[in-house]
Amino acid sequence: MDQVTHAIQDYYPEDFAHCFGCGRMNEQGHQFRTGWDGDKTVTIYSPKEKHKAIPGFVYGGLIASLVDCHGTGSAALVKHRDNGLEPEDAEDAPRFVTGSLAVKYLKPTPQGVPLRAVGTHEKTEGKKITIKVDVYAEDALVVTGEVTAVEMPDTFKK
Ligand SMILES: CCCCCCCC(=O)SCCNC(=O)CCNC(=O)[C@H](O)C(C)(C)COP(=O)(O)OP(=O)(O)OC[C@H]1O[C@@H](n2cnc3c(N)ncnc32)[C@H](O)[C@@H]1OP(=O)(O)O
Repeated sequence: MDQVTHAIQDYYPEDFAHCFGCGRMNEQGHQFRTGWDGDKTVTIYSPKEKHKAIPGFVYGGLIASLVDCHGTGSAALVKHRDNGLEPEDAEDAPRFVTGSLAVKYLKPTPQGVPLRAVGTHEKTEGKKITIKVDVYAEDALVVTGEVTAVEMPDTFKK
């Protein structure tokens, strides 16, 4: 799988499509897109030259953003599938925000190759969904993370 076909972010209502990480309407943002790959979730992103920490290596904050939005997007996919729906089945996708985010940097992440964030649904507890995230640069596991995503409360609506 080289790219995500049906991304959950393609189905967030416009008011919720401006996230710097994953908002499809934020032209300045990363526009991460997250979809299913079997029972795993996947986001593929190629860091730009400007996303460097040290020449040749990717900035860790960018990777944390990838883990973050991959986690919230994955939680939305899980909730949707629990309701019997795939992203393309409905105009309005569930929405989650980050409750907590943990990132562990195992190896320097090389620039110039696509990154693949792979998510595993760990547990659902009420409004909370926890996703384990593994980030690969080609075949190398470079970062692991965990996101606890919480269903977006009404306080996020303006
Ligand atoms: C759709 C496009 C959006 C894309 C988003 C991309 C990712 C983001 O950048 S989101 C922005 C960053 N995140 C935020 O700003 C979130 C700020 N925090 C909040 O709004 C709230 O604290 C929020 C929503 C996490 C929880 O609020 P609320 O629902 O009122 O809490 P509450 O009802 O007390 O708790 C719900 C459950 O979540 C748990 N919980 C609350 N906060 C956390 C947390 N930080 N970590 C883990 N669990 C938590 C509670 O323990 C509770 O669990 P249980 O149901 O088992 O008792």
